[in-house]
Amino acid sequence: MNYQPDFPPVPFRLGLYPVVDSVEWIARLLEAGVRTLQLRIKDKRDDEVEAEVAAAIALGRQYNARLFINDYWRLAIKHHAYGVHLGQEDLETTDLKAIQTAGLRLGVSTHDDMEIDIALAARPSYIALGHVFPTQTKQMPSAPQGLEQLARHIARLGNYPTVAIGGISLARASDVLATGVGSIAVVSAITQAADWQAATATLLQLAGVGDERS
Ligand SMILES: Cc1ncc(COP(=O)(O)OP(=O)(O)O)c(N)n1
Ligand SMILES: Cc1nc(C(=O)O)sc1CCOP(=O)(O)O
Ligand SMILES: [Mg+2]
Repeated sequence: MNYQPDFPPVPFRLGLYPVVDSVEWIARLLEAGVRTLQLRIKDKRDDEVEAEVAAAIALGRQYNARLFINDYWRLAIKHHAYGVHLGQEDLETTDLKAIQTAGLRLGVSTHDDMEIDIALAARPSYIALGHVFPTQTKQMPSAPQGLEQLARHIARLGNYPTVAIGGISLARASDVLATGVGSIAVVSAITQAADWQAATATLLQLAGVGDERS
């Protein structure tokens, strides 16, 4: 697969990619050395989240980090985020051209071959592959892909930047990275850890902070 996105490129290795629901978590993780991360706040109106989104984007910029905004693409454009992450359903209702024109990166969720076809048609900056293992964080209509399926998708996608997500714990991170995926996205492995700083440090050692250049 030749990587020629219609959106600004990202490095193949985005490294450790925590997905969190508050600006407090964004601040903590940036201070801990994380350089790829996502603000994922669910089911609120734009006006309810705008201040938090804007603050997270400003922090991301201050640390020269790659901060993706989940769902709130209009706010991401308005406040000049590094990127936006969208699900398959979002693709139908989002003005992708507006994201592209504003120069924001785009990440798209996928869960099987058909969704990868749909995502590739949008030529995003990266493709997320989920959910690898069972997850308690989000109700999933599909079954976990497992490592074998994940490795098959990675092989298919060649040099396209990829992110694995779903049930990735400290114990499983090495096996996931061994598939050749460029990044591991985690929620509970950090936010539910007894010691989130130790968990983040271990995951950073395993996955890295991501490459500087695409
Ligand atoms: C890195 C990454 N991968 C997948 C998702 C899931 O996004 P989406 O399908 O839009 O679902 P919600 O997160 O909005 O519930 C993600 N957020 N990040
Ligand atoms: C937000 C999200 N999206 C997924 C997908 O497969 O698209 S899995 C997921 C939750 C990931 O949380 P945890 O690391 O705690 O399992
Ligand atoms: Mg979403």
